[in-house]
Amino acid sequence: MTESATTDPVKPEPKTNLSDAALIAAAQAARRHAHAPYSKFSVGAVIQTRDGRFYTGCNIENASFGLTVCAERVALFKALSEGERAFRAVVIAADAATPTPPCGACRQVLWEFCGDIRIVSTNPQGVTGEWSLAALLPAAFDDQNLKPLDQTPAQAAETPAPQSTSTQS
Ligand SMILES: O=c1ccn([C@H]2C[C@H](O)[C@@H](CO)O2)c(=O)[nH]1
Ligand SMILES: [Zn+2]
Repeated sequence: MTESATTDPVKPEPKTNLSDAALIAAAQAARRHAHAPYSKFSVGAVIQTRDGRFYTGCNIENASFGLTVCAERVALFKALSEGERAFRAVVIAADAATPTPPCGACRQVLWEFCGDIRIVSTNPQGVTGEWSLAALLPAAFDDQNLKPLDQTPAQAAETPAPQSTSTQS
């Protein structure tokens, strides 16, 4: 059977035309679930899919500090694990004087799956910031950088066919 949005029992129903205000409210609600006893900096996030679904996340810290996962990656990984691959926006809610941008690790992971996505961030006072991910992560490293020089399309076209060689001497 072909898997579709309507037959998948775990996928939420799409909610199209959600306003920024509604996404911000969802991010603020997700923030309340943060596990941040070490930093005391609770963060909530929402990732919106192109077809109008959204997935929430909060930061989840650990006594082994380096195992902490940010709210943005929790939201993204929840969406990815439901099969989502096309994203429209990320919304972040934190309590800081200026809107909190995603950390460097989250920028890199978001770039992998979202490309140049819209990022909105807000604080409880309603101060809101907005960036494109490309502005936050210039000269991004991605799969294009993993291609060796002799396998780029231009090089491949110029490369002569391999000569037949014998392994016997
Ligand atoms: O955009 C951000 C920035 C920070 N954090 C978390 C990581 C850590 O738990 C705490 C302090 O850095 O906030 C996020 O979840 N998202
Ligand atoms: Zn992060």
